[in-house]
Amino acid sequence: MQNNDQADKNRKLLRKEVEGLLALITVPVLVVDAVGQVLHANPAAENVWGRSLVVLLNQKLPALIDTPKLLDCVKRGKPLRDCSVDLLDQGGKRHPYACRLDPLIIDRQVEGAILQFTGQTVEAEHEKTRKYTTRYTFADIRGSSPTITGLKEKAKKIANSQSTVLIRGESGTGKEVLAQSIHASSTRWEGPFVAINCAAIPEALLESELFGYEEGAFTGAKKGGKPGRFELALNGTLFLDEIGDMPHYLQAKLLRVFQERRIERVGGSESIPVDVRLIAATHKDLEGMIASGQFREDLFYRLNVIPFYIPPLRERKEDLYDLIQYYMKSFGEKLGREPKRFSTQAMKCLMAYHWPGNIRELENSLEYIVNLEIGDLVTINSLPASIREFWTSKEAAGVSTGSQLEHVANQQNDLTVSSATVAQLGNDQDEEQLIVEAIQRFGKSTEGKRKAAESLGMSVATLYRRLSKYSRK
Ligand SMILES: Nc1ncnc2c1ncn2[C@@H]1O[C@H](COP(=O)(O)OP(=O)(O)OP(=O)(O)O)[C@@H](O)[C@H]1O
Repeated sequence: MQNNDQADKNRKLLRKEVEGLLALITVPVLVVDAVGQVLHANPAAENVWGRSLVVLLNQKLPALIDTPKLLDCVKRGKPLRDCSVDLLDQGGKRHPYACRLDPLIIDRQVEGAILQFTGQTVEAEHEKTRKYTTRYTFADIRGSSPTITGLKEKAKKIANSQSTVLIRGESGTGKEVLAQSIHASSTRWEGPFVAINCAAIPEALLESELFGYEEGAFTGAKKGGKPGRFELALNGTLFLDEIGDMPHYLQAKLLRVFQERRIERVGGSESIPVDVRLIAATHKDLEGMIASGQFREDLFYRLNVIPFYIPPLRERKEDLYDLIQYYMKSFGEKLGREPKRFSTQAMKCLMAYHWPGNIRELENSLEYIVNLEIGDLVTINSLPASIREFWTSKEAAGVSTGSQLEHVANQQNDLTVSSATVAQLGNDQDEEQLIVEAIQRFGKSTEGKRKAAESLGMSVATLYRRLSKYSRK
């Protein structure tokens, strides 16, 4: 009797020791018996599975890990190193980990195993959460033109909707900034924001990048397979950039995802539900692509539920002042430089320039200027070569950028980027004056208007829109 008591006491002591040791280990550990039933679990395992110890102790491996071969290895007493497994959380979501299996063998009999979940996949998980967060919110969208103000208002209103958004605009106009801002102010903000650039990924890889693949799906496929961007974006937002570059056969597959809200990994048969909000973007003329059979019309309508168009910078020059001021300040702070003033001519040049690379080009130009200009006055010579050359060619062609600007500039002598100049230059009246002067200079013919639009750095369509607006006044 006394022997039994002592044995019982020893078992309890041993159990306490094991629990104490397991609690010291920061990675998830499970001890299972020969049929895969959990005997011990540490606090890290409770965290990962989101279940208490009591619940974990009643579980069998298949309920916790979606990798059947693991149970097989436990039963056969087969040790494993860095075996890719998918842990299943309570919501059925899969988390990839690397598993180490140490069998417990007593008298040549398999009694169970110690399973430890670590390795580079854990690191990759952390990396993933770091990588899939947003950098921008609506506050980062600078500009006070009616277009930008209206666009921000509309985007705030629809942020919480689950409907698909299609953002169109030239490269560098801020499509991704807008997409991230929508995600950041939606109810999904704590979920991942996963971006994929359909033009940047070789066509052969795009499908597996989007939908993931199973082990053995193709030569070179990773052991254990790989989740695609759809799975990585679960409960968050998937940003499909350059959607116009998506090959036709993938457009069909994407359409099926819209209909079924489920995906299948390449080489897999399991249908995985995907709760993901989609935001797509492109600079391409999708309507033209539909007409020429390059883009599916049915997909276009699925994508274009909430449409946005961000006009190029040359069509909203009133935003230039805000943006120049903003970047001047932010690069100044980063590089420890005082804000600089712009000479009249330099400012006129920035205003007249057509900014083919839009805000990205403006941002890079300001970084260049703040880096290279030692004095506090930015002149034509301090501007990047492409902008300087544009100015030189305009001057050589004898094209003025408008006497209104000259007038203001002469009054002020040198222009400082300030809200006062914004007020003086950035209104409709000034723009109208500039347009009238350009038409007088180049004539009212179609060709004259084309030249006028070019000299003002705006599209012909915008010039016509403005002319009809002013004629209605
Ligand atoms: N309204 C804005 N205010 C401040 N910065 C902006 C604004 N819009 C864009 N930017 C800046 O311009 C750069 C380009 O923006 P973004 O990458 O969103 O453009 P995009 O239209 O997605 O370009 P692409 O089509 O080439 O991918 C970014 O560095 C971003 O910070």
